[in-house]
Amino acid sequence: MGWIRALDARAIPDPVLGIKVSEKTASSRPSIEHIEDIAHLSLSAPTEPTYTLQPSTIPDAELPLISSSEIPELLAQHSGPGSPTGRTWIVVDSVVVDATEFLENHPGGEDIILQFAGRQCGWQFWRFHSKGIWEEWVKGTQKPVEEGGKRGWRVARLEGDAVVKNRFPEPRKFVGLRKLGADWW
Ligand code: HEM
Repeated sequence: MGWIRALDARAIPDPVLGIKVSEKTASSRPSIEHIEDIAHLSLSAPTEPTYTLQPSTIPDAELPLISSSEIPELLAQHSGPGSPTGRTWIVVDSVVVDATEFLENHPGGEDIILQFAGRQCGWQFWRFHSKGIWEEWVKGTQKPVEEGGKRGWRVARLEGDAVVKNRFPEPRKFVGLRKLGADWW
């Protein structure tokens, strides 16, 4: 058939690679139609997910997840005023908190939070705050801000068994119980 011969003689443009391939090479591909199907797709890298402040109605367990492979870079990017984003994230156990807009209002002062910028501060946080402070000041109140409620500062939680290690070991709480026997703890 005349039109097949004409095709043989031509180089067929490859829409994906942007090069010309002979029909022999092209015929080893699934089909020309298939190649044309994907030619319109974007081949650029997927955009980075962004993490934003979450409403107080979302339980800690249902926050957006950050994987163990993502977390080091995200913390480096959000490690205080001198970091690429200029934002201050802290990690309280497995919850990532963006303290940026709360810093200047913190009753304990902003420096103490800045010391933990981009870092784990689980046990240190619980030394100074009760669960009630978590609910009201970190999660935020159910009452909307416009009606005098408090907004929350959580952005995400660590996925699965991902961990951000604390740089400081937690001192034992029950100092003095040693006399009860070494098996006590
Ligand atoms: C966004 C995160 C945080 C929030 C929302 C927050 C909130 C608060 C609140 C509401 C108080 C007053 C508590 C009271 O009067 O009983 C407080 C005090 C305090 N916070 Fe935080 N805090 C945060 C992070 C931190 C961190 C990371 C540390 C460092 C370990 C810290 C250390 C303190 C200290 C030392 C006080 C003063 C305690 C006192 O006067 O007895 N806070 N914080």
